[in-house]
This record gives sequence, C-alpha cells and structure tokens, in this order.
Amino acid sequence: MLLGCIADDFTGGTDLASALVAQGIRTVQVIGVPETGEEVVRSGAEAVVVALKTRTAPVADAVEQSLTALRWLREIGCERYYFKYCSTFDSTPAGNIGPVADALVDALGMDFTVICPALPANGRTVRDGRLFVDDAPLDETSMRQHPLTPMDDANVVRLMRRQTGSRVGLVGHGTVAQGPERIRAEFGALRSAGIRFAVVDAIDDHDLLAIGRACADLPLVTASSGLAIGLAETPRARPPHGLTDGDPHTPVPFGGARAVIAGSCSAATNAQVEAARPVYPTFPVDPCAVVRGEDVVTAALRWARPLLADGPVLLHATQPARNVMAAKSRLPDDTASRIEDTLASIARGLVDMGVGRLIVAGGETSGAVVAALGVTGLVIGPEISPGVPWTWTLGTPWPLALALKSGNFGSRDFFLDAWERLP
Ligand SMILES: Nc1ncnc2c1ncn2[C@@H]1O[C@H](COP(=O)(O)OP(=O)(O)O)[C@@H](O)[C@H]1O
Ligand SMILES: O=C(O)[C@@H](O)C(=O)COP(=O)(O)O
Repeated sequence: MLLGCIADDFTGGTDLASALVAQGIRTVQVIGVPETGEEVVRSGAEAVVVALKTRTAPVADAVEQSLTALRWLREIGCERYYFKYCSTFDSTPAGNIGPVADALVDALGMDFTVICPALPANGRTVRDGRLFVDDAPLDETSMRQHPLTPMDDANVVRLMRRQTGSRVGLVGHGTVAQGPERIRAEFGALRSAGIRFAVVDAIDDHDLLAIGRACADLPLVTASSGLAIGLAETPRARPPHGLTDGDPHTPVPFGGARAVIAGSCSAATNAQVEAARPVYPTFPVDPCAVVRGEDVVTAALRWARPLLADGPVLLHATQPARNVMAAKSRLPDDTASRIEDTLASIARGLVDMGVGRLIVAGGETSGAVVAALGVTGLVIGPEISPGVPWTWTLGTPWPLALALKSGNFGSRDFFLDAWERLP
C-alpha cells in the first residue's frame, strides 16, 4: 500500500522521509505537487512525501495546497495518508495545523484522527497533553521567541482548540502504556463521544509503536516524524536505503565546494553557528542591511568566491532569538521573508560558483533555498543526526548534496561534522 505524506515544510519533509527510509520503506520526496505522478509510480516507491511550504502561509492557502497534494496522492494510488507537522507544533495563532487537519479529515470522509507531535529521538515528548523539549515545557524553550511561529503554550489540546472548531480530546499515557488494543478502544470511545482529534501522549518509541499499531485502520494520521516508526506493517530488517538505491539512475553528487547557509534563529542553530564561526570563514547577513535594500547578495558572493576552494564557508542571518524579538518592532513585517529571499539568492549564486555540497539550517529558509535552486525532488541519503539526512537533488542541472536541517535539530558540531557522513 502506498503511503502518501504531506509535510508542511521542507526540513520536516526530509525528517519524515528519512524516518520512513530507516524503517525499510522505499520513500521518495517531491517538492510541491508534481505535474505528473508517472515517475513516482515507476520508481516503485512505497511512500511519497510531498513537501509544501505551508506552515506560515495564510490559512486558506495552506488548506488549498494541502488538499491539492491530497488529490494528487489519491490519483497516484495512495490509500493511507500522513500529515506531517513540527514536533514542536510550530504554528501561527490562526493555524495551520488545525485547519489543514480538518480539511484533510473532511476530504477523506473521516470523523476522527490523532494528533501526535512526540519525537523522543529529539527529546520531544507529550505528557498529559503537554509538549516538552527535553524536560522543559514548550513555552519555556526558545520556541517562545520564534520569529514566525512563537509558541506561548505547551498544552497541545489547548493549541488545537485555538485552531479548530472541532472537538479535541486526549489519550493519556496511562492508556497508551496498556498497548494498541487499549488505545484503539479509547479511540472508539472518544469518537463515539464526538471527539474529532485525539492528542496522544507518548514518552518513548515504545509508545509510538503502540500508537502506530492502534492507528492501523485510520486512513489519515497527523503527527511529527515520530509516528513513522509505528507505521511499517512489519518493520523490515533491510538496511536503510533511498528511493533509487541499486537503481542505475541513482544520482551521484559531483562533490564541489562546501557551504553552510543558516537562516534559523533557533537555539540549536545558534550553538552550531557559534561552534563553526572560529573554524569557517563566516559572513553574517545583517537584517538591517537587507531591509535597507542594500545589495547583500552581491557582497556575500564577492566575499565567498576566493574562499570556496579552501573549505566550507558559513553565511548566516542567525541571531539569538531574544535579539530577534527585541528588534522586531523596529523592522518591517516582511523582514523574515526578505531574509529568506536573500539567503536563497546567495545559495543560488554559490551553486553557480561551484558549491555542490550545501547545508541549509531552518525550515522556511530551506523552502526558499530549494525553490531558488529549482529542486523538484530529493533522494534520501545517509542520516547525519536524528531527523536530518543528506539528500541528492533531482531537477537541478547536476545532483547536489543537500542537507536541510531543522532549526532545533543536530548537535553543536553539526556544521563541522556533517560532511563526514557523505559517501
Ligand atoms: N536576524 C533575523 N531577524 C529576523 N528574522 C530572521 C533573522 N534571521 C533569520 N530570520 C528569519 O527567521 C525565520 C526562521 O525560520 P526557519 O528558517 O523556519 O528556522 P527554524 O527552522 O529555526 O524555524 C526565517 O523566515 C528567516 O528568514
Ligand atoms: O518535526 C520537527 O521538529 C522537524 O521535522 C520540523 O518540522 C522542524 O521545523 P523547522 O525547525 O522549522 O525546520
């Protein structure tokens, strides 16, 4: 059975695709909705991830794009669906998780599904409906100061209730710990009581396996990538592989110069920039210069050109989240998207100058960069750290090695060590 996945951003897409590949599921990731499904069907994929950039889009736009993706996935023969959002439930005050989940449930003629953001591999757990990052409630982490999706509440039930008129319930850990049959019975009880969305507690992968089994009859689940471990009917012992492994068309990245572009202001990316700054030549992209309309792209590329032959370069707009919040009232509303455009143009210029191995930090930033590079699909390669694989690009004149890193993923030395995972 073909599993059709809709991811609300591009780093989230590679996170999910990598988790599915690790389950032995042949997975392909496409960027946006392709014109035709022929190539995907021919590839023999068992799962398809459609990566959208809908997390911070206006609600109606996010809903429409997600429904278009669902229609396409149905056309190519999918029978089960997975709406992937962030393990820190990143959303704007108006949505988009609730409205998109409602629209997908309606379109599939369902009346019930799960809300399961837990991702224990990266420290995200849900206890009594509250989302924790390691031991801190979500609203006490740097996510409170996120430039686009500040999270001021850790209670996922409440967050969902803000975003949907549908009824939201909770399956607590006491139930989850009793295993799939008990969870399924609780789903039945909630459903009979008119609950449409059940937020499900999960503390570890054992819980996610049980929840995955309990979801076996649901045509749609909504979750972070965590639930992927519970979805393989029988987890296979195959070694992890990408879509085209063993296929004569497997793209081979040509190598080329190395660069890191960081547009995330999340805590992990700040630490990674700090660790790389003493080691790599570094170009800070100044948000004030961007909003003043200075030609930051030309300046950055002129700076990078003579350095590329000697090793990786780092270009970042990254600043501590508290500084970004403090500057917010002085900068125009479209600052974040102008920075994304700037970083995307820099990425494009770097690739034209011979960069063939590129790390991009930040989900929205990755969306902008991937669009500027004309990438149509990604072949999933080796995992660098949980949720971040190397990928090979499809649709570019030659395959690039691209790592799309979620803002808060990866260890402090990620930018320094990631290259070692490349074949
Ligand atoms: N110094 C800054 N000031 C304001 N916004 C910024 C700054 N640096 C980056 N941004 C914007 O913040 C957003 C970060 O989002 P994203 O790339 O998704 O990172 P993350 O994965 O951490 O959520 C992007 O829109 C980016 O352009
Ligand atoms: O689920 C997750 O945490 C990630 O897959 C993800 O979506 C992170 O988003 P960004 O931090 O915006 O990259």
